[in-house]
Amino acid sequence: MLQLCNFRKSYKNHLILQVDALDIAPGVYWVQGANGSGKSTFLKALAGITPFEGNVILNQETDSKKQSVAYRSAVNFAEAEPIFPDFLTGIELIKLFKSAKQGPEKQEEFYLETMQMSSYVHDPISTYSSGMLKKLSLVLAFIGRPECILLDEPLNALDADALPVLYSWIATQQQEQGTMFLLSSHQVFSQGVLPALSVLSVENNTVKHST
Ligand SMILES: Nc1ncnc2c1ncn2[C@@H]1O[C@H](COP(=O)(O)OP(=O)(O)OP(=O)(O)O)[C@@H](O)[C@H]1O
Repeated sequence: MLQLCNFRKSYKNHLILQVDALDIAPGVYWVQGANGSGKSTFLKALAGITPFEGNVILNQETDSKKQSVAYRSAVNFAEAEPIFPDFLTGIELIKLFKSAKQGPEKQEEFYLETMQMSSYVHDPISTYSSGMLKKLSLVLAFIGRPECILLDEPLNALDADALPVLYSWIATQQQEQGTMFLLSSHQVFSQGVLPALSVLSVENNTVKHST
């Protein structure tokens, strides 16, 4: 569960989002909103990588500011357009994340196999296409023992074979680990494989549950 209290995010003096109080119960959420409404800003704030006023609390105990290390090891984030150090190989980056996030041994093997990344994961990231980069960012978002996974435009750049694989990762993680997901997307998610989606709307400089 995520709880926001007196949340405000501005860039310079320009208010982007204000949320006085919002509880996001465990589940899978589709974060919807027009271009420029603040979806990415919202996810980056929840990920703890952009500053904001107010508090975000995970599972009623971990404050993103007061317990930032614990919070950031429990909340994983994949950016819409990932940028990584391109002199590293994919597997080096995965091992770095796994060590920082204390992921189980060989955790990455399932993800690399199912997303068919084994043929290039030992190559430098500088050689990756945008879809290969996107897949790497998605694997990284599942590494560790996340209690919450935030995926910004996860469908962008993925080929048709990769979509059901990603959906099955989300469904399995949610069902077996109880991990909550916030997914922002302009594209429609296929129903059937994913668990039931609730909607969070980002509009008029705020975020609320959509009925
Ligand atoms: N680093 C920044 N500095 C200043 N303004 C920013 C910055 N990042 C985003 N903004 C502004 O914040 C607002 C929300 O941007 P954000 O990227 O969160 O929107 P979004 O809903 O994710 O948009 P899109 O659907 O186009 O990806 C926009 O007006 C944008 O110009």
